[in-house]
Amino acid sequence: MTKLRIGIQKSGRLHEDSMKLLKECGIDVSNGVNKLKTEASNFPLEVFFLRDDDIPQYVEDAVADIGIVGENVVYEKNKRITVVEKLGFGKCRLSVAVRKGDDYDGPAFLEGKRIATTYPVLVDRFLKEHGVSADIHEISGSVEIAPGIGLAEAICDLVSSGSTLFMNGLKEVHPILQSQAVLVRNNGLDQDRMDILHKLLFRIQAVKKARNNKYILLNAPNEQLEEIIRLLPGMKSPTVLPLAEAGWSSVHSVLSENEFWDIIEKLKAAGAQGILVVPIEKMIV
Ligand SMILES: Nc1ncnc2c1ncn2[C@@H]1O[C@H](COP(=O)(O)OP(=O)(O)OP(=O)(O)O)[C@@H](O)[C@H]1O
Ligand SMILES: O=P(O)(O)OC[C@H]1O[C@H](OP(=O)(O)OP(=O)(O)O)[C@H](O)[C@@H]1O
Ligand SMILES: [Mg+2]
Repeated sequence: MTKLRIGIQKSGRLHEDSMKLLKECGIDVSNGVNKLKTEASNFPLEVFFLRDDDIPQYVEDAVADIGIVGENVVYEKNKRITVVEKLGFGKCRLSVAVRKGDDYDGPAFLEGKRIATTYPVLVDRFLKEHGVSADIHEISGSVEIAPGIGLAEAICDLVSSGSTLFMNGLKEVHPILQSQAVLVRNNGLDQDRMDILHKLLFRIQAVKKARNNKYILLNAPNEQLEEIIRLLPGMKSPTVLPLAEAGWSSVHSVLSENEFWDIIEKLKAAGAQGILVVPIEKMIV
């Protein structure tokens, strides 16, 4: 029987969220200590635990059929693979940073300077786009230390909270790429593997939608129902059920995370009471 082979990060920032996603898709993957390869017990999936930097190459070479990796790595490695789905975790940005006291006034500041980075391809593209010529110094980690030890005047590295930059006396001056974890695939998958990928994608999309939405229940006086229903999107339209107490109804609906607080405030103002918010496990539309 054909199995789809997926490459995920062995350890590091993406490992846990990648495993959690598979689990929420109902796929059982055991992750034994030092085990580099394992099989799902209830889905045609073989899992390889890899260094994240190697995943694009393995997927291009069809050593793995699909992989989970950051967009930053996908675009740096520039392999012939296809991004099929954004996964909503591992969110960060690739940014240029300089010493806290420097007067950065745009990319021209970098002219003739040394920039330490793990992302030479993306930095080179950024410099070319801005017509700047600088010396890219490629290092494989601890990039933020470079200005402090006289290795470079600027760096380009991943940032999320900014605390690593802060702790090293640096400031972020120019984001060059927004990134999150994505699912990538080999460009020449056969039909059997495509079919398994589509099954997996169907589950991933249901998990993603559920994560982005909440189920809400509230009580409303009937005279306010019309206004309250107007505020609620719902999957089709809100469910309205009569309460035992005359003149009141229970209203059920689904709200997306981004508009959630905004709508809750309006619902309260419109007379909604006893608002309950419940996480959704899977959402299939
Ligand atoms: N601070 C951060 N916040 C959110 N996501 C991040 C952060 N840093 C990195 N990432 C994302 O997680 C990915 C893996 O980061 P990690 O630091 O674990 O990589 P690594 O040290 O290269 O690991 P490996 O040992 O697999 O080569 C990055 O490529 C990026 O997409
Ligand atoms: O803006 P922040 O929240 O401080 O995050 C940024 C840091 O996170 C990543 O490193 P990580 O901690 O994964 O360690 P690594 O250098 O071992 O990859 C990245 O390389 C930065 O150094
Ligand atoms: Mg790596």
